[in-house]
Amino acid sequence: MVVATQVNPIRMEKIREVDIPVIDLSCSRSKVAKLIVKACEEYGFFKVINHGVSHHITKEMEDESFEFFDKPLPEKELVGSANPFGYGSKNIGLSGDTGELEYLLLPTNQNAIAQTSKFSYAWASLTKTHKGYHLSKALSIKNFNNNSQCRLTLWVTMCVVSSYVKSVRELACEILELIAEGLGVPHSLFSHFVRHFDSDSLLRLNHYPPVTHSFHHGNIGFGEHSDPQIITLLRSNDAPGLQISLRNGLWLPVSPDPHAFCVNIGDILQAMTNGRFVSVRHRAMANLLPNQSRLSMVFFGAPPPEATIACPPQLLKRNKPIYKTFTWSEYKSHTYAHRLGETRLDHFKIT
Ligand SMILES: C=C1C[C@]23C[C@@]1(O)CC[C@H]2[C@@]12CC[C@H](O)[C@@](C)(C(=O)O1)[C@H]2[C@@H]3C(=O)O
Ligand SMILES: O=C(O)CCC(=O)C(=O)O
Ligand SMILES: [Fe+2]
Repeated sequence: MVVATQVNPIRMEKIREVDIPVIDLSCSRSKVAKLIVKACEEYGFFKVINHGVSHHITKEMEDESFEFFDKPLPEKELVGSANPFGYGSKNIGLSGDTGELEYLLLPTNQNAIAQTSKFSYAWASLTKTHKGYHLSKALSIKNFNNNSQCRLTLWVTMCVVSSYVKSVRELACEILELIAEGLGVPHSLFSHFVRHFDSDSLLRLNHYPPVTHSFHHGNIGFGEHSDPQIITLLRSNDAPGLQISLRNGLWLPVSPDPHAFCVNIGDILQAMTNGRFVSVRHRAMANLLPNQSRLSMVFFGAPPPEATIACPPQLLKRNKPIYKTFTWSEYKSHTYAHRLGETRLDHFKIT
């Protein structure tokens, strides 16, 4: 829970004559709720500061991530190739998109984890170990069975990932509850999806390696898209790269701030607000500064697979619904079968 301390909850960051809202979550709840709703309507994007996620947890997560990406390729490939979970390099998703990055995509709920790769199985067991049980399971993972140093390292990593996911998920839910308050709908209308045991939320670690001389500035690291989920919380190191698309078609660079989280609205929240919120299109440029690695740690807050997505009557007012009712599972299947750059929500428009 964020405690109110300051009077002015917002500062505007001027980039190319456009102000990106930077919202101070330690300010008065009702003011913050209104500012967040305004930012979601205007940009579908804002930054939050004084968010309550411990810098120590974030730093540990960043160190672990760099340590992973610094490993030789065969070791990284041991976690299994992204299908969709696991390690990926240059390919994005399963539809043929490419980018100048490598990444690790992880599920965050125990059920999904248990059904995926060995690595994910390890993630599940070790996360539970963190809470004091299932140690025996953790120690019997095939790949790591014969190497106690390796098991110990993995255990530490899992604890770090687990703490990070827990803190960022809480922040995502807090922001969704502020949004609900600002919109005048039930407090947990959006957050209950992300808090749900079967929530399909993801953690993605994107590593954009340093620029080499054979490489041109201005290369796309992660192509233009909107995130399919409800809400995205992105934290990056101090390297630039993220850009958001404005309504006038211009690309706006977002200045990096390791102490802030970038928040963007996903397609599901655009659908649930009947188009009042914008699921912002964004992209990441491959490293813009020489010799600098960029690392983004991205939490995607998603509903459980069977959740029904529809705009509630309070938000429809007298307007007709723009989108059909669908389940997250239906939306995800559609999304994953299409290319990154497509406006996938359009498929669910009522014609
Ligand atoms: C090409 C694709 C990659 C993606 C799934 C998709 O078919 C279209 C959306 C992509 C995206 C963007 C946000 C997240 O990074 C992501 C994990 C997601 O849920 O949707 C990726 C998907 C991916 O990389 O698998
Ligand atoms: O790395 C970034 O800044 C953007 C990544 C992103 O948009 C994503 O993972 O969906
Ligand atoms: Fe994204």
